[in-house]
Amino acid sequence: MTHNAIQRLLLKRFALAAGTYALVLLLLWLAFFTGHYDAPLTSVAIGSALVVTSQAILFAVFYSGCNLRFADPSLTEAQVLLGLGWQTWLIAHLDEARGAFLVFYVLILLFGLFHLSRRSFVRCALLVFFSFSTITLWEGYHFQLPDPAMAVLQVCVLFIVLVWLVLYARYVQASRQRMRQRRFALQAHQDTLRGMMRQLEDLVATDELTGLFNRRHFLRLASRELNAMEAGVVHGLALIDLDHFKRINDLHGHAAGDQVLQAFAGVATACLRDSDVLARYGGEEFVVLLPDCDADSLISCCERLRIAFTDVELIGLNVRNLSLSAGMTLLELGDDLDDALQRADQALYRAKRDGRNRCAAAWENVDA
Ligand SMILES: Nc1nc2c(ncn2[C@@H]2O[C@H](COP(=O)(O)OP(=O)(O)OP(=O)(O)O)[C@@H](O)[C@H]2O)c(=O)[nH]1
Repeated sequence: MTHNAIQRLLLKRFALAAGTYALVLLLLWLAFFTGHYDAPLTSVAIGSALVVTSQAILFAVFYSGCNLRFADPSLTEAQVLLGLGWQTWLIAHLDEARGAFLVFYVLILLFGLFHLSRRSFVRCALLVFFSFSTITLWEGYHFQLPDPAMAVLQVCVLFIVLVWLVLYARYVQASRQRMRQRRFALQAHQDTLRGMMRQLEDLVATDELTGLFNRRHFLRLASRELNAMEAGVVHGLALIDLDHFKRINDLHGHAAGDQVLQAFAGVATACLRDSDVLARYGGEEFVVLLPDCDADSLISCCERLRIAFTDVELIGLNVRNLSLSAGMTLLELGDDLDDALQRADQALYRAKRDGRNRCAAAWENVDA
């Protein structure tokens, strides 16, 4: 969840608490006008004003984002303690109507059921019990209790309700903990799966021997490049075939042939830009797509590659006269990839036919 979403949620939660305060204040005034609240009008008015002020301060804290500076940005414990304080003040001034208002202690504790730690919850429950018991004892000591037996009953009921709430809170928090652990485990599984998917995608797209893209992945990438092509932009495409590769295999063995293929991959990768797409097209044939490239750049790139390959020295192998032939073509907006590959293939055929170790361009229509 984002910061803003959490903050919105906290503000909604605060609004719920503030609404409850408004209703309790209404009940307070009702108790006052029906003669159940034992305090002068000014005291009730000042008390109500203080409650409203405390809520206004809390609203300012949430609205300004100051709450985010605290370890618990929901400020649950502070809000619960404040609520318990006001509730005790209210209870202390009520006569036999006190019993009906006891329910608000439960309401305040329920507010902290999900967010308070086990310890804080027990602390708050103890505070409720001792606050109410102290008021009852104090009034009993000063013979101010209208019905002492009822007061004892209220203390007992409150005790039982509080014990139940503490046990229930433990149960709820243990369940939440379990759920949180499950969520973490699920997230870890998802990360592993995502990693495996990436590995699989790499495997599917890569040629095992050379580490280059394979033909299928090249065709996908090239089609994407072609579709995203803008007017006026030209891409270069070249099919590259290693010369007399069969002879290398025959004279030096298949492993040596593999080493030559890997050497070509290394040399070609070093000669190309990061944005160029090089792939093994099949056997000893490779393909390269040079985005945003004119005829001159394509020729000089293929020539650079050809010369670099002739200079390759293979460790532990005495393979001489390495060379390659390339067929080049240019891709323009609206061009078809298969057609372009065919043009490059025809140019490659010409390069082979004309003696190999050379680059031929499809646009040089010498056969025409
Ligand atoms: N070592 C090795 N050889 C391969 C691999 N893939 C294909 N080849 C061999 O590459 C050779 C290609 O031979 P040809 O198609 O006759 O081509 P070439 O000998 O290079 O002749 P030109 O292309 O005309 O210059 C075949 O002998 C294949 O067996 C590979 O992965 N490793």
